[in-house]
Amino acid sequence: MKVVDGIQMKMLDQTAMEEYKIPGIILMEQAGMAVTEEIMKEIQRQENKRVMIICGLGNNGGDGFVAARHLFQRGIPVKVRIIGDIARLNGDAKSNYDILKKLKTDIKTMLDFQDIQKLSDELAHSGIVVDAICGTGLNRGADGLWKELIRVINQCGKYILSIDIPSGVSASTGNILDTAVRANKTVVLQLPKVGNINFPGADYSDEMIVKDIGIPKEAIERNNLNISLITETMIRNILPRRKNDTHKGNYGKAYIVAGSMGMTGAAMLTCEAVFRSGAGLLKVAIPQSLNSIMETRLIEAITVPLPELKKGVVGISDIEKIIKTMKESDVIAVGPGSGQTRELEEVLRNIFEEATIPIVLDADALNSLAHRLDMLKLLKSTAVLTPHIGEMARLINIPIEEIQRNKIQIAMEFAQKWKVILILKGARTVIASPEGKVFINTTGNPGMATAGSGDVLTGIVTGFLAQGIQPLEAALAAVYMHGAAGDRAAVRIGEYGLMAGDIVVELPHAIKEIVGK
Ligand SMILES: NC(=O)C1=CN([C@@H]2O[C@H](COP(=O)(O)OP(=O)(O)OC[C@H]3O[C@@H](n4cnc5c(N)ncnc54)[C@H](OP(=O)(O)O)[C@@H]3O)[C@@H](O)[C@H]2O)[C@H](O)CC1
Ligand SMILES: [K+]
Repeated sequence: MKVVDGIQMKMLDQTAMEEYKIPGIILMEQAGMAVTEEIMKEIQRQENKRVMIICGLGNNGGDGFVAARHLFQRGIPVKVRIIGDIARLNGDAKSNYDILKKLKTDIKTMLDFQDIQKLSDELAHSGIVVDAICGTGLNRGADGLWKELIRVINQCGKYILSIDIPSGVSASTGNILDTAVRANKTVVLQLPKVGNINFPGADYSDEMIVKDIGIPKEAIERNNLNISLITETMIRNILPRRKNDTHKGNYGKAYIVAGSMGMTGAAMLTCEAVFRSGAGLLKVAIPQSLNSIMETRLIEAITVPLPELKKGVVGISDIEKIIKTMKESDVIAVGPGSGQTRELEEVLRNIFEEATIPIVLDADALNSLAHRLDMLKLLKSTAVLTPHIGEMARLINIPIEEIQRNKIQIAMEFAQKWKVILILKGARTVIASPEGKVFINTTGNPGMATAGSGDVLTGIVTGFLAQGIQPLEAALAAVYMHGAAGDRAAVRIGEYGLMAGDIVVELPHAIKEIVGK
């Protein structure tokens, strides 16, 4: 499903109106009717059937006027309160305001704090409050009156339904501009906005329903909307059912360069996840000194102990052995628990220069690349980088807060610039491709914010790549399945005690649910 930012939505609106000659007032009518439908559903559940619609001066407010008219026609007791001077109303919103005035509905403006206080008293007698204050046109922080209005709405204790997006949430990023309405439900018009999906905005509505308002499907398809949600259907198409006449060789040979003194846990989790995501064979390059530990724990994997004894980390003289084994593999992953050393940088350089197979770079491999991003220019094959926000901040030397504020744009630009697939991990992981496509994942839960969770994801990406799944699709499927497995684990044991190992345990079950066997 496509996701849009505020600008793309406006573009779509324009296309519908200018190219397909659909008058804006028709779109607004459809929007208002879609909202009315959802209000009517809630009215069935409410004792108090009175509806209070709070409108801004833009088209979001216009949607509210249309909904008020339809409710009024159905004999529903409805009041409309407008924040701001109605002299500023124009276009379709003004037309719908004028109609409402003719219908002698209860419609008043709110211009000062007294009016807001009056609204607060009236809300005590309402059943449903409709937030039609602002939608994709939010363009600045809330001033005092807006702040007070939103506070009054949020503390009224009534059922709150927002139109398109809770007012105060930026449609393009999901950031909160000072304050925002906390809705029970949001009726999203035509396509989800980034602000409906991304945190913190996604937290400002308990549920959302996307309603068609008549923008032609072909207009949506034709527009190069580059942001999409990862859907189960997408993953079902990526992870085919297995054919019967196959053997382990068909499921690929993964190769992991990982582990250093005290970090064997990370390597273990990655290796288990490689097998649990279906890879046929796995070799693990580890410092000789860790071999005995790993061999006992990882019976299915073949360990390739590297002679280098120095400090128990992968070293330069291991390179020959690493490259040789890499050439017999279908995918190579570097990073989980490798330890951040200069040697690792040399290892990476050689891998980049020699690899013709996909490369997964995680954790310490990413840290080695920080301030040396130019090394990515040596790549001859596709690399999948899996930083969390902190690793990304180090990688591109930008503060974490700035990345959080604009992660889609930053991920997209990085992937395009360095021609890599970027998995920017976090609540709502973002995947960006060298072609400028961006995907947002909505599986997963806060219980997965635990040590080793990223190592498991690295293993899943590596496991899917080993099986010959195209790199971008392997990244999408891995992120989706990682979250789905984490969600199964959270259902079984809750979020507090969830450990990375639980994600690995649930992974095959989550895949079986999608693939069917
Ligand atoms: N295809 C569709 O999805 C359609 C959506 N529709 C609805 O239209 C809105 C977008 O309408 P727009 O007029 O662009 O803007 P909004 O109504 O969202 O809000 C803009 C008004 O809000 C004022 N504003 C913005 N930020 C603030 C603030 N912090 N404090 C006070 N006022 C603010 C802004 O004021 P200006 O001073 O900037 O003019 C505007 O008055 C979309 O979300 C849908 O709900 C169409 O109905 C149909 C097609
Ligand atoms: K709104």
